[in-house]
Amino acid sequence: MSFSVGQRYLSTTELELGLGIITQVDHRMVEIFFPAAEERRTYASNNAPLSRISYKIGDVITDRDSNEYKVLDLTDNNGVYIYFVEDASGETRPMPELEIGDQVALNAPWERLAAGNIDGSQWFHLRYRSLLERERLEQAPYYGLMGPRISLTPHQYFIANNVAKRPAPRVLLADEVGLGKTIEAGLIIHQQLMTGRAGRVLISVPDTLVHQWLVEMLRKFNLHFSVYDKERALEADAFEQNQLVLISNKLWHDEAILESALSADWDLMVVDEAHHLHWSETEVSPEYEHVQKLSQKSAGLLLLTATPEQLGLEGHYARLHLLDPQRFDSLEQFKTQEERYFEVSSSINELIDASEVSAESLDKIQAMSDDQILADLVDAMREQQSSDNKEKLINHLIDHHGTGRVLFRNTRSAIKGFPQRVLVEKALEKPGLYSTFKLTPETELESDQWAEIDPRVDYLVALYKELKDKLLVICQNAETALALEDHLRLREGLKTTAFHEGMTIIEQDRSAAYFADLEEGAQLLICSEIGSEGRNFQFAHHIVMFDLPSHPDLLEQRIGRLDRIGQTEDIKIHVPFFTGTVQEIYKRWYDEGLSAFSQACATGDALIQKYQEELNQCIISIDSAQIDNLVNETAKDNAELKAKIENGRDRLLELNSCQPIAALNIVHEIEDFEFDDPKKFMDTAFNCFGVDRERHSENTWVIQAGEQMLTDHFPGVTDEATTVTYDRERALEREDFQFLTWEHPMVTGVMDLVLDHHYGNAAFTLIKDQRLPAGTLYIETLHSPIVQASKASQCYRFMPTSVIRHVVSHDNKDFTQYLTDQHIHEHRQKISKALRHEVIKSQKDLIYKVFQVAESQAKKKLSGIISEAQQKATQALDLEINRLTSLKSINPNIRQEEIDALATQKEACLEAIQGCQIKLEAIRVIVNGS
Ligand SMILES: Nc1ncnc2c1ncn2[C@@H]1O[C@H](COP(=O)(O)OP(=O)(O)OP(=O)(O)O)[C@@H](O)[C@H]1O
Repeated sequence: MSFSVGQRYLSTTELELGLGIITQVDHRMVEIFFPAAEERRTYASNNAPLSRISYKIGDVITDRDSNEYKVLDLTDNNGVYIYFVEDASGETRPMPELEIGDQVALNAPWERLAAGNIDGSQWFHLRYRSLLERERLEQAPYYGLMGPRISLTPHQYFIANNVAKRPAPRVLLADEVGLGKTIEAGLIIHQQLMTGRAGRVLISVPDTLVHQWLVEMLRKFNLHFSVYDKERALEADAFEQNQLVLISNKLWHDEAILESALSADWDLMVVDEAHHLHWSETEVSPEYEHVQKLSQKSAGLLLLTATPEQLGLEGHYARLHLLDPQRFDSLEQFKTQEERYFEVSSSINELIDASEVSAESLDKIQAMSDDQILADLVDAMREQQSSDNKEKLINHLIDHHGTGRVLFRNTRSAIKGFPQRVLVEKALEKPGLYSTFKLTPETELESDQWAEIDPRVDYLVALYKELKDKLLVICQNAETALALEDHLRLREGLKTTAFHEGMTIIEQDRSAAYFADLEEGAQLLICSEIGSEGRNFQFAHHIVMFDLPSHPDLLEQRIGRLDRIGQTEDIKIHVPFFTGTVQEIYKRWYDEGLSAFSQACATGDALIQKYQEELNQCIISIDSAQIDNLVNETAKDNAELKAKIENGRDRLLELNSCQPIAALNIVHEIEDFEFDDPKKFMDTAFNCFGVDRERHSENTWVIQAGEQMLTDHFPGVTDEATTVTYDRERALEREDFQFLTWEHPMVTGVMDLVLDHHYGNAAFTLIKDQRLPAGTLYIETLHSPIVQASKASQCYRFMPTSVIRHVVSHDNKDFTQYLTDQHIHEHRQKISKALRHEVIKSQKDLIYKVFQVAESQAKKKLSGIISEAQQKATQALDLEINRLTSLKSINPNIRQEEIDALATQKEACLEAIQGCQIKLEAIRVIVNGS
């Protein structure tokens, strides 16, 4: 190396020093000053670890004030370069290399290679896999739905896939109690966040469910929500501080908090237990008003309720109005539409079920609307009742039918495979001090008094001892729950815990967790009515109604704590009651009148409204003939109403909520995708970065930061051991293990870590391949087409590729097909660092020349990539826009904003794709040594 004062060099051993200037040279020594680090080094001139930095024509260089210049030419002035440069305004001037900024971009592949700062093969391989896997993931049809730790339950995936594809979805998730609305919401949130469609999410739930949501979002979806209590919510700009916020809906009563949340923008708002949002034409609850205001500030809205219609058509309408105020803007109109649909429902059922549809039914279906497509499809059916024609007509009706696109409801009867519910009743004699007309007679006495005399207490103790199994006890009042728990724990020595509104949220959660602990936990949990909503207690198989609720929907909610996904046994519903009292009347009315213990009850609200008066009279008279009559009448009405509901069953809604074959296909495709799990990829990353890995059990490993960790920022790895598994079943059994899928933040984090930094972007590999001439050199390049667009524009879906690979030999021949990544991997040889450096140094000019050839080949592909991507984007988005536009002309359920959002997305995509550039991602020198 011939040194001259004023030349610029990098230290190949201390790259962090920046670009140095030679300050002294003699025949043995060279001194160099690094201005960025204010450090000085002296080296023997024949062995200095220095790499000369020179720029080529066309390169962009930066001066000390960060101004950028393009190199037009360069001359050598006694060993020191004078660059001839052009600035942003087009002015040109000479620029001695001394003026170049001291901080150089050391991460660019070519600069790193030229500076001799090179990585081994495994790093290049990791980078290449990161590019390929990121592309595979982002283009997967179910991107965003594959990572969560949940079992692949078809009806949930059907809904999530349908909803998550929409920009800013606004829907009502109304599956029956315990079928997984929270899970469906979680899937939608996860997908919207991963695809960049949403960034800011607000979840509003009842107080008692805050912790459960927090844990479900974290454990199942890897989503870290910030829980806002009153104090936090009142901080200045509280809602701007976090992207994912979980809050109790009772805090909206505080005006300052509501205002603060309203001053922020939200992409998606989720409201659980939305049946609490009471609305009628004459009275609007504050809860409804709060959500209405917030929902106007959020682009997307998910409302969750298990009882959308049972609580009255008005309430149902009001919730639909929140979702789409323009479409559902008149209760009267809504009622008329519902009635009209009811009239035609039996014809639709016939279309779906019968092998031959009657002419009369086809007429009725055609008369549903004056939509020409519908008329054509019905005509086609009249001509030929083929399965193809039938399917087209049904699909058209699903797309066009009233609430189809905004409402999703799965029922146990449609999904099947749920355990049985078994009533175990126990008649008891009423204590003399109790009145006959109260469902909760104990509330009239002092707590220490009633617990001593109430036979339900002894009954409970006996049941506890007999079953030796978990028992969930629910009663209406917090005072009853508290006194009962005190008594059973302190006087009877039972292992119990309580859950009621008198406890703080933390105490409630602790109590629920104590009950959930299968080894050490409480055998008995006593809840007031607040425990009957939303909570997951399906690990228990016995529920005791210490008293009965006064509304059948509450009974359904109570049973729903056990009768939910994950329940493995039949559910025993224990009902103690005092004979000759209101308790017996309700027990009989629920059981014999509504069959509400044995089946999910959809008729409860209608029938209690009809029979409340008679029930009250029976309670006063306690006349057995009158009670028999009430029960029989109710049972008859119930059967009729059920038949009517069955006839008027919204089969289109059912098909909209789950089409079994399509749902199974989604699940199978996800299974196929995850068949190739990220284990191999992560093993390479663990090896490269120095993460320790030890086998735990089948498909499960314990990982931990190794002593030689290359970075402090390896995602999810700390000094504490973490157990990871790649197996979904195992992850479902053990929520304390991390479930590593391609969507897990650790895996996507590794891809980001590698691709956002220099790791593996300049590499050297020695191979031994006897079919190639010995000593030949090849340059491998990886380029990617880069579009500058937000993730939300979804441009990445349309790019034909994310990596362009070329391998060019020293004599400019294309070896891409022969020297594949796999081939190189299999033929690689060990080589010392010193030798690698020597080859790079001595062959720099040749390497540069071949690199230029590879680069120009990559660049030639740019115009093809742009036109292919634009074509793909236009085709896909036009299809969607046209579909929605044509639907909108006949179905007012389609929101104009959805169409506008797609049109904006298309425009943004096409523009971004037009500006696509080719970026060098990595370069590797390959030498065949054999
Ligand atoms: N696909 C799934 N994988 C694993 N667990 C699931 C799945 N679906 C539901 N569960 C579990 O089943 C239970 C019921 O689900 P979830 O809470 O989502 O139902 P829900 O319809 O919201 O209930 P509720 O009507 O009571 O609010 C929960 O414990 C949930 O974690």
